[in-house]
Amino acid sequence: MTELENIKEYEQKHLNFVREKIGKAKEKLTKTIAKAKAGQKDLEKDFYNDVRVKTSTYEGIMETGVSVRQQQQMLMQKENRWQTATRDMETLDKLDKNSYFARVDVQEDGNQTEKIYIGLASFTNPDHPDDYLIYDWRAPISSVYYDSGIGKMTYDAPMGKQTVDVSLKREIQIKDGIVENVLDTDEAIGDPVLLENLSHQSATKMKSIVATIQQEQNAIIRDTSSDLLFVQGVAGSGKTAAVLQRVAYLLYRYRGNLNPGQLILFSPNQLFNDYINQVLPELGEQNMVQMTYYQFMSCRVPHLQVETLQERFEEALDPKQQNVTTFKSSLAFYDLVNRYAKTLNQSHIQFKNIMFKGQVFISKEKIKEIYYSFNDNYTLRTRLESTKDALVKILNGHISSEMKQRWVEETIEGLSKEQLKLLYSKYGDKIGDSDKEYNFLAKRIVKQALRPVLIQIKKQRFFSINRQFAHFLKTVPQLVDLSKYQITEADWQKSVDNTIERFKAGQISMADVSIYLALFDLVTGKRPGLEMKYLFVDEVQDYTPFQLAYLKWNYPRAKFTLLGDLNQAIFTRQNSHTVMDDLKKLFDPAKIRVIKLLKSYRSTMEITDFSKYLIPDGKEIEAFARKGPKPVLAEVPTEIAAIDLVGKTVTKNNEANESTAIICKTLAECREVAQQLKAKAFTATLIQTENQRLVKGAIVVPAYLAKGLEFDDVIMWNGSAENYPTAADDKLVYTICTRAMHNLAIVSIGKPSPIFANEPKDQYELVKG
Ligand SMILES: Nc1ncnc2c1ncn2[C@@H]1O[C@H](COP(=O)(O)OP(=O)(O)OP(=O)(O)O)[C@@H](O)[C@H]1O
Repeated sequence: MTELENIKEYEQKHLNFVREKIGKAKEKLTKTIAKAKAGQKDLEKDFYNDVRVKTSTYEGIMETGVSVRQQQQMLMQKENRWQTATRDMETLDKLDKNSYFARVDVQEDGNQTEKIYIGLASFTNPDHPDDYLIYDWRAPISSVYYDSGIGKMTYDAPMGKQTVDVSLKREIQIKDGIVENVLDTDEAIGDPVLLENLSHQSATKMKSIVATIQQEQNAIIRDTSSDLLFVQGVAGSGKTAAVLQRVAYLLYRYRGNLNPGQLILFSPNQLFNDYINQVLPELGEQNMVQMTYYQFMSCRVPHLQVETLQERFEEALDPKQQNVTTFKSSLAFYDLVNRYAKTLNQSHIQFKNIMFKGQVFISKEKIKEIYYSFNDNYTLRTRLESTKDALVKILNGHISSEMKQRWVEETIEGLSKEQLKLLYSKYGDKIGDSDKEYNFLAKRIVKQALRPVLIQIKKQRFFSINRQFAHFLKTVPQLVDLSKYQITEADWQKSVDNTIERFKAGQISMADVSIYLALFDLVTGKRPGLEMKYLFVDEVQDYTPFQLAYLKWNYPRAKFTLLGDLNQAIFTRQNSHTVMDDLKKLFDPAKIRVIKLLKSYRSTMEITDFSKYLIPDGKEIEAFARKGPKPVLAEVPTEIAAIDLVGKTVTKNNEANESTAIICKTLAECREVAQQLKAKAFTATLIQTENQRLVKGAIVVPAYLAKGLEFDDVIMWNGSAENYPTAADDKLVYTICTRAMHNLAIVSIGKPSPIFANEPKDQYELVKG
């Protein structure tokens, strides 16, 4: 027997032993589940018998209530027991199939060497509960596996830093109870296993990377001390993969004190949410709150249509209006909103009349007078609250005068017998005095009729955020020196007109909606969400500083993890390093940690090396040594030839069961391509909106929706000089090309874009058709 066979045999024996114990634990658990279930059934059956129902006296009612509660609690406890046991069973099933993926041998302070097996969850020997047969990958000791080679190393344990001597690191691949492969390594995580993992075909769902987490990714996953963890990683470096592992890690580390509802992930689009939603369940955790910034905004302004991803991406602003948008998206502008809001304490609050039956009930002038009648030291919040109180008083004062109005009398006369009966039901049966009776009815009718007014007051509908927002925008030139931002007063005025125009059509731009809501929150004194403990933003390069500041304001107690790649800034087109300066203003600089990921795991070496030359800062990108064919740049004379080429590639890939994305610049282009492919009987699904599902086979998708996703094969549609004329689109081209895992082809109708001009000739295969 070779040494490898010896090792395999040893590991198989150990695995058999562990699985036998897992089997034993499963048996025990099956009994517990059956018992818990039976107990629950009995309890349900006896529920009403056991509850002592006494309702004749107050004490009796109280006693009944307490008794019901006790029974409910017992039922819940049993149910919990049953639920926990069922969940434990799911874990055991998982461990039974794939018990662990690694082993490290460690020695601590001259103690005996311990064999640590690492898997998806911890498991102790049912016969010796102190004996850990499997350690959860998130346990402190497991860090050793991800962080170091052989020799002395330290890791963070609950009681402080621990030093151990690592004498063996072994990767173990198990399939359905059989040890398929073992690999001893002195690296952090050996390349062969990673290589094997990365050469798989893509799927419509992302997978967990638990067995091959890299050292720098482990640092991201286990960071607990930073208020802001800023991960700047190149395309395909595993930012998303690492952050999902981080979520699972945090839920484990703070179990009991942290639940999935206290973590929120902002993702680039809905398609992406769909793509990643299997990872946490695969790791045995529940998903956290997941949304896009668009959803976060639009659910708060149901009466307005927020600019969509497509509109935002395809909007072609002239440079002057671009300056305005940049200014509106800056931290300086965020400060300006705050400064402006403070001035509202003295003047210029915008109110609407409170209306009743088409008439002014309380005039806006009157409301304004009340609002400014309070002390100078009132905050905007208390000012508005006190105004509301005063308005309710006015409303109540109106009831008796309103009761004498003609319409009330008419209403009463017009009431049917049933309606009268219904109204009287609250009055009791001692009716006799007709004046009293009339007054009672009149009061009820008036109160009912005035309810909408009460709601207007309670929901502060008399405050006109629309007018306030417009007023703010108009006031901006008086609050700042616009020339500092290369904006003239005329440019500014044009943008204000534009915003108001949009408003009239029920629309609002992405830049405006955050300003609008920030102002609304400041005036109404909305309280931020204090319960959120962790916030993650993927593709942070597409967020503006204003948006980040607003997120920070919304979740002041949350620790932030921001993941991004400035080279993929296709919306904000940021290329400076001002992002960091802005972040330093939002977070305590001492609590900011920056981690750079330079190695790209998604694509083959050939694709990564090709992508490096598309962007100015590409040199620092490191390719992972996985071989594949060179990217193809196909120059064809006509659109017909291009469609033909794409169609044939799609057919070939479909036959090989590979996923293909034909990525276009705009949605219009996608529609055209999909239609032409269909006309020629090639099959490809058009992805038009982020609400669609990712499907197997070929898809046609606009670049802004392909963000964060990956495919076996990518065909970039029409990378011609005509379609991508200048370097301004380099980030977009980079984003498109880096979606490919195994094959990349660029089809260009006519001369290729100058963005490919820096590409060394031996990096790709040029095909002329
Ligand atoms: N340690 C790892 N082990 C195995 N696979 C990995 C590892 N790190 C990353 N990958 C794989 O590399 C691919 C890219 O990862 P991911 O999508 O997280 O990168 P990203 O940095 O978010 O990329 P982008 O910014 O381009 O969207 C995924 O298929 C992921 O599973």
